Amino acid sequence: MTTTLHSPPVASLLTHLFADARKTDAAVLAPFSALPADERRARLNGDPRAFYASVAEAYLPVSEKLGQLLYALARARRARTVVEFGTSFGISTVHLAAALRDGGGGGRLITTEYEASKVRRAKEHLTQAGLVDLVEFRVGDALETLRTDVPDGIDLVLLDGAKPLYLPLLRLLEPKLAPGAILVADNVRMSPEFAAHMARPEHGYVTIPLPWEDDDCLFAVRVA
Ligand SMILES: C[S@@+](CC[C@H](N)C(=O)[O-])C[C@H]1O[C@@H](n2cnc3c(N)ncnc32)[C@H](O)[C@@H]1O
Repeated sequence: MTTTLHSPPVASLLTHLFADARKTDAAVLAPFSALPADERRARLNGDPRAFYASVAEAYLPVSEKLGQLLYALARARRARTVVEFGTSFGISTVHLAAALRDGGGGGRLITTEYEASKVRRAKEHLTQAGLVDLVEFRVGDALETLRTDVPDGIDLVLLDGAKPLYLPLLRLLEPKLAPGAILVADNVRMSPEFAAHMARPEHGYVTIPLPWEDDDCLFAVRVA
C-alpha cells in the first residue's frame, strides 16, 4: 500500500522542494553565514520579525527525516487536529496534511506564518499535493493568529517558528491539547527557557530529545 506521502505527486513535489530549498537557502543565507559569529548571534537573538523578514526568500525547512517523523507521528496518533507554528513554503505542512489524509477521517491543520508571500507559495504547494482542503492558513504573528478559534483536542503541535515564542505559544495552546497530545519543537537549543520548562516532569510532559546530525528537536507527549 502506498501512502499519500510516497505517492507520485506528493513524493516528487517534496523531492523538488527539498532540492530547491538546499539551493535557495545556501544563496539566501550566504550573507548571513559570512557575518562574524557575534553578529550572527545578535541577529538570531534580536527582533525575530526583522530576522525572518531578512531571509523571507529562504525555506528553512524541517529535514527530510523530521518530515517523515512528523508524518509517522500524526499517523500513529490518528491525528485529526494539528497546529503548526511556522509554515514557510509548506514542506512540513505537506507531511502533516498527508498524514491527515491517510488517517482516513480528514481533519484540520491550522498553520501560521508571518509572511504573506510565503503563505501564497505554501498554498500553491499544498494545492499541487492535493491536500489544500485540509489546511487552514493564518497569516500574521502566531501569538495573535492562534489566540482565538483553535479547537479543543489538539492531537499534534509542531513548533518551528521564532524560538522565543515557543514557551508563550505552549501556554496559549496547552488548555486545548488532548490527553496524550504530541509536541515536536525544532531547534530547541535556541529556546533554552522552553527546553528547561519541558524537562521538568511536573509540567506534564514526557520528553525525548532528538539530537540528529542536522536537527535539534524535542519530541514530547502531554501526560498531565
Ligand atoms: C523554520 S521556518 C518553518 C519551516 C517549515 N516548518 C517547513 O518545514 O517548511 C520558520 C517560519 O516561521 C515564520 N515565523 C517566525 N516567527 C513567527 C511568528 N511569530 N508568527 C508567524 N510566523 C512566524 C518565519 O517567517 C518562517 O517562515
